[in-house]
Amino acid sequence: MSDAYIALADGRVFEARARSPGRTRGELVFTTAYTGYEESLTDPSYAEQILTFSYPLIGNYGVRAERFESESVQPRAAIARELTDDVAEWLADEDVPAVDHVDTREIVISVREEGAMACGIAAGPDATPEDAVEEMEACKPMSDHVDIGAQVSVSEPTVHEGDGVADVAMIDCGAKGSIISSLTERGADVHVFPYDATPEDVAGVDPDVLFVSNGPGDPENFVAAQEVVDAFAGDLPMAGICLGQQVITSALGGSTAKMAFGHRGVNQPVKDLRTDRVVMTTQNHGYTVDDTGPLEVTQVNVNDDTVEGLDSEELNVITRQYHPEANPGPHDSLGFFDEVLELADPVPRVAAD
Ligand SMILES: NC(=O)CC[C@H](N)C(=O)O
Repeated sequence: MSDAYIALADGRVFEARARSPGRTRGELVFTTAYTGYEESLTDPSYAEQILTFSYPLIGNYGVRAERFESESVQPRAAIARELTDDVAEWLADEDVPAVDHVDTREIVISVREEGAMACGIAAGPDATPEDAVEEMEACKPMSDHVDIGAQVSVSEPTVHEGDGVADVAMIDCGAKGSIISSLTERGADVHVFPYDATPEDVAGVDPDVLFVSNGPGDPENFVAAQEVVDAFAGDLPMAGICLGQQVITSALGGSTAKMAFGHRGVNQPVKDLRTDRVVMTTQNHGYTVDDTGPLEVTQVNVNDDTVEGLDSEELNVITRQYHPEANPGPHDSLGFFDEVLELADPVPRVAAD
């Protein structure tokens, strides 16, 4: 007998098995990543979403905190064909509902055909289909989560020390831990600021580069981050990943749009227009840049031609829509972080003898 129900905005209700009990709602999305469930489940960009794994077995190599990208589980719920006990127990400990024994192929096809949609889940001994529908009906569109940054950002400025190679001011819109560590490992000191930091806060650390992180929800709701970008445009080199690319572009006069179902996975092909080289990338986004403003497109998605990389030599800006830090996924694009630090210090350093 089923003890869990998944209600979709298209009117369908799926029966499933409860692995972590509870009721919740969120925007239904899917990832095609076949490894990296710990990283995905702790990626703050999944806040307010229900994450469906298209890969059928999730949890086969356990749960280890050193692979987490943040301190807590970020999606509101997880759906898989089969969850191992390790993952189910982790999600139950974190009070995040999880269900399995459902045809995830059918759920993924619904999202591909109709787009990311409202979803409700009710899981546990007393759950009913009506509970799931009630949750789904109470689900707000993503763009209505106007203060979503508050859920995922640091509340106080924090410093992650590298080797003093450069001072990076990072606006934390929900940063993955490995974006910060990719910079500190290269010697940068990373000054992490809350999502609503002011230009004065940022100026206080006299940074060499401004970095806008990834993050959940609609980039147009990150108004304070856009104001910081606007304040330093042309005066300070800038870089951004995912939501960071979107925020920087909007602030500089471009715009973003919601995609039908987005890109989430670890094998999205991206072509560099300057070298004609294609790399496999990790992605997790539902919005895209549709007007690049003053920025030049340097990289595109091979599947659908959406913007994957932007830059401006004049403004000293370089951004990526995908996740060069990987975790999960391929390491092909880690060189992005070297490029960011070159922006911070364009003069080649001469080794001291
Ligand atoms: N990973 C991200 O930074 C996601 C950016 C934004 N929330 C989107 O869905 O497009």
